[in-house]
Amino acid sequence: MDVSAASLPVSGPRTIADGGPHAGHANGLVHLALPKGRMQENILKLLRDAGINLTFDRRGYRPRLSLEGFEAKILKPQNIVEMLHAGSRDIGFAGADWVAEKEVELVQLLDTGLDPVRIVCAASTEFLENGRLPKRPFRVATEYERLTHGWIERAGYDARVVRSYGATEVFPPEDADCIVDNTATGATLKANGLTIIDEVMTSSTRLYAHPRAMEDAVKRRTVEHFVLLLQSVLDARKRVMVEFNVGRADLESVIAVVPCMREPTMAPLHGDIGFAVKSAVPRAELPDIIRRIKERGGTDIVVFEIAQIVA
Ligand SMILES: Nc1ncnc2c1ncn2[C@@H]1O[C@H](COP(=O)(O)OP(=O)(O)OP(=O)(O)O)[C@@H](O)[C@H]1O
Ligand SMILES: O=P(O)(O)OC[C@H]1O[C@H](OP(=O)(O)OP(=O)(O)O)[C@H](O)[C@@H]1O
Repeated sequence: MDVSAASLPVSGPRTIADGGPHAGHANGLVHLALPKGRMQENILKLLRDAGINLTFDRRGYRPRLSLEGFEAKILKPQNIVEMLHAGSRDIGFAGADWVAEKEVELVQLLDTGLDPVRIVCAASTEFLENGRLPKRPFRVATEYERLTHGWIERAGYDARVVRSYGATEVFPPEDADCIVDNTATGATLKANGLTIIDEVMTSSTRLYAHPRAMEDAVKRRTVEHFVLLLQSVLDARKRVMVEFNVGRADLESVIAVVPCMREPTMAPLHGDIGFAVKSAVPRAELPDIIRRIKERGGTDIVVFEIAQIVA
């Protein structure tokens, strides 16, 4: 995988001093930042599913990876973004929302798609005029100051930003008129009587690198292998392995309706009575695929989970 191709150029002012890569490190290890907080569980599971085990020290902040070539720390995602930008960490997991909010130039290595959220503007319907935000001045509470300023400017609102430090949904009506915040299930917005008016961006947990972290050939190979392992798990989660038997006469008709990654694998059954066919099919299409296999004469259908897929 060519990780340099997946760059995430971001223009505009930077808020954080740009240090050199690998500042304070000269041991050839890849300095990895793992997220603390709500992204942690899914990322640690992703690593485990990729066969990468973590051993925690007593404080739990400097786990050792079973995969060679890494030194790891657990940090809050917002700090990870800053450290990747400064170059004191080589690669790390963070939300795309905070990379955009901090307006830093990082290389996106992988979008895990995990913990997806939407950054939205929400208000109570009483505040709206004909279902829209008013033309007159109003206040927006948010943790995402820069994203919100950009959204206000693009939409041409006359709005002032009120910086929140969490619990943003409770600001209206007294302390703000609307909010810009992240939402996953929508439960917190609903509980606070807020309706989504606009979407500022979507976000998920992604793996980023300092722009120059890949210049060292050894580190680059280590990182590319790491990305390949994680990607193989993410790809495997989207598919299941379907195996079934089919008689010689029905073989071509069944194979025509079974999607596969390249060609399905076939093995002759004992006694020349037909074939066992195996194919990694998209998980979302499974119910339909089972129906089609049965309709066309397939029998003895077995479905397996797949741990990893490496092309
Ligand atoms: N359900 C969710 N709610 C909030 N943030 C989420 C959710 N799912 C993913 N995220 C992402 O998690 C990141 C913030 O992680 P963090 O652990 O700091 O969350 P937090 O709840 O704001 O933490 P804290 O309350 O300790 O400040 C952001 O990139 C955000 O988009
Ligand atoms: O759409 P939902 O599933 O309800 O999740 C989104 C909410 O969860 C987070 O809050 P958190 O609990 O982290 O508290 P915070 O506001 O202090 O960050 C986030 O800031 C939203 O408020």
